[in-house]
Amino acid sequence: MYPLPAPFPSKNKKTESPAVAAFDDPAHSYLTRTDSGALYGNPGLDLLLVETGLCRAVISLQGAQVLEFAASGRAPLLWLSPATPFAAGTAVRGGVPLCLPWFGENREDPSKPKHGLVRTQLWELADSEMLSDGAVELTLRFQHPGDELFPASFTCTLKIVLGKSLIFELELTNSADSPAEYSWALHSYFAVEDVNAVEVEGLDGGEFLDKTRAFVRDRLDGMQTFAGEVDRVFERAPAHQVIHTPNSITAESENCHTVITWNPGAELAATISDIGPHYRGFVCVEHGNAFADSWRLQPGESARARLTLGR
Ligand SMILES: O=P(O)(O)OC[C@H]1O[C@@H](O)[C@H](O)[C@@H](O)[C@@H]1O
Repeated sequence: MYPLPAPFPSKNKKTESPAVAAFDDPAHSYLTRTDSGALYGNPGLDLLLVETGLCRAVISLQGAQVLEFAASGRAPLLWLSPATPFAAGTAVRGGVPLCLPWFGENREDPSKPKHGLVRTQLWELADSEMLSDGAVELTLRFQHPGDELFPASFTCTLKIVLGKSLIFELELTNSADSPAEYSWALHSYFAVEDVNAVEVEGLDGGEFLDKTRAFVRDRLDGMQTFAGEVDRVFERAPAHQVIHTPNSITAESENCHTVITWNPGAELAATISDIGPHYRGFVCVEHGNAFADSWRLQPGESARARLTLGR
């Protein structure tokens, strides 16, 4: 495992109060509790709406999943499926789901849900505050007690900083009394004009595992492009990528060593009910630690990572 960075420094806090007050206190007028019925005409999930001079964002308490983010005067950063059902317990297609404590298929038991368990669980809003630069920081927390799906108990805290850019700070603590392995990814669905014209810079020369070819190991020369289905896992990947599309997108990570590039392409998308013909409108460039980069944590040990996304 890679050496852990120090805990992320706390920023200058302008206002701070318990999250429960956030919805009544005029000092927290930037934060509104709403639901998927009000915003998308499809009830089922509790949502948070953040509106400031810097940005507008929608966050689902299920999965601590950012569904929408747009910095003021900028194009929306994320793609959200127009066909996602917003049903409790069902993964929402789009935004930035967090896949954890395992990424992709569970390698010990493929009958377990894909991409772990936290994306379909309700998280707690532990804190909300406005920072001195006008960004809003939400702290969301999830505690897993340990069960048949994943025996080790763990605590997961995701700070989401909503300003000119979108920042995630993840802290994961193994609260079990034995070591446990965790793999995870922030599975960003970026809004693009046409996936067939997208080029991802920052993976040139990298080795990848190709999921479309039984995980054969290959090497990328040049930009990552998306002509048809692409499903690749880059281990030990660089920390910086640029997604070239009109209004290009940048991703900068700290202690995220795995990058996954995914788009199903027309044929596979036609078999996925909440994608279908909409596959052209997004590209997934996911950041986390999976496969060889997975985190093995001792009892009581914590690991941290950060991801900054913007246009
Ligand atoms: O449909 P899901 O479970 O959200 O997964 C979507 C895709 O997520 C990607 O991260 C995987 O590499 C793909 O293999 C997978 O199909």
